[in-house]
Amino acid sequence: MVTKNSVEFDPYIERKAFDETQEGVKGLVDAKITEVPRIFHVPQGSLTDKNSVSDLEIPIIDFATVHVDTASREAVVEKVKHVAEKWGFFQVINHGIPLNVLKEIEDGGRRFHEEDPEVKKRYFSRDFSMNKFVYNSNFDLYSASPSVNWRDTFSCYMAPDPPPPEDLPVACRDAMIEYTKHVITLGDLLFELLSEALGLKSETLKNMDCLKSVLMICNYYPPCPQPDLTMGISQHSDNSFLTILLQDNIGGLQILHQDSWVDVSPIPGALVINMGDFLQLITNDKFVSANHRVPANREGPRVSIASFFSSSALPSSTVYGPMKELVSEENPPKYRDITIKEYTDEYFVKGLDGTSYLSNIRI
Ligand SMILES: O=C(O)CCC(=O)C(=O)O
Ligand SMILES: [Fe+2]
Repeated sequence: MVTKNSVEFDPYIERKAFDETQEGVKGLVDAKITEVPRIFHVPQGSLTDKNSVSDLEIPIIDFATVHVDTASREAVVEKVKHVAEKWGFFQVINHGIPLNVLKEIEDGGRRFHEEDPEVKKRYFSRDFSMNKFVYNSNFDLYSASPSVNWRDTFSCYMAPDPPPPEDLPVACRDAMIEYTKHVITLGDLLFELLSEALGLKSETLKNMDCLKSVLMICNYYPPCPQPDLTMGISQHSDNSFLTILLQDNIGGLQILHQDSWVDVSPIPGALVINMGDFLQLITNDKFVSANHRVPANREGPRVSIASFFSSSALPSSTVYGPMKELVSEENPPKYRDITIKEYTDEYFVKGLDGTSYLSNIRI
């Protein structure tokens, strides 16, 4: 039981009541609320660091020359190595995904979230198994997360076994299928470059099934009447090997770099790439999975599409630990072995509470 403003309230009951509307944050905004309900309030003081935004920009890498010749590819690999080690994030331009494909998925994602609530409710669920299109608000609503985020989401595993097309909503069906094909092609190239950046054969990460599974999620951040009280998405690192993120032109994504928040300014046509926790784990901390967040904003709705390379829903007993090629007597393994399923189950229980689950498996 938490006491606030002298009124006792049970966050579980209020979270459940919100959940049962099945209309998400968009439902609150459509009902023209002017005050953010208290389940969304971040603990007092936790947003006071909102101003410590650095004037740095995250690196931009141009992939235009990656297939030209060996020297050009090596130059790109050098840049990828630098950002994977020092930032964990970069923006990529000339990545090969046509602009119209990006526009279609962004529009399709927005269209779904702006459908009649009765249409969306057909997809409302918290069952994240394979082959299923799921719409809800806050995957970690019933976790230990300190507050609820100002955001609705839909998600679907699009590889290796996508659902039958007729199970996807008409609003975004074709766009999801088309975008996934391109995301896998770009993911293939990224895992090759990252393997080369580790000084290993191009196929190494793919041979470890890093590319095997794609979870596509679409975040929808409605405009927020009191942005100083809540977050769009709380500070977290991603539960994936790698994430390819498409954001619209509103902006708001920030990454934690050298203890300051750095804005990831939208660049039309660019994609944001970030290393996830599993990549940090298997590279024994050589590559970093950086913390990031999206503050709430009066402006909106903001839409982002995140494609997570992560195989957590596959029944797999494969254990992941620091790669043998990357450890030595001087550089011993920093993590114990773990299955992706075990990691993900714990990530869900914990919720987005600002800490990384990696610290729990550190040796
Ligand atoms: O909306 C964004 O820009 C970031 C979303 C994100 O970090 C996530 O879905 O994991
Ligand atoms: Fe994320």
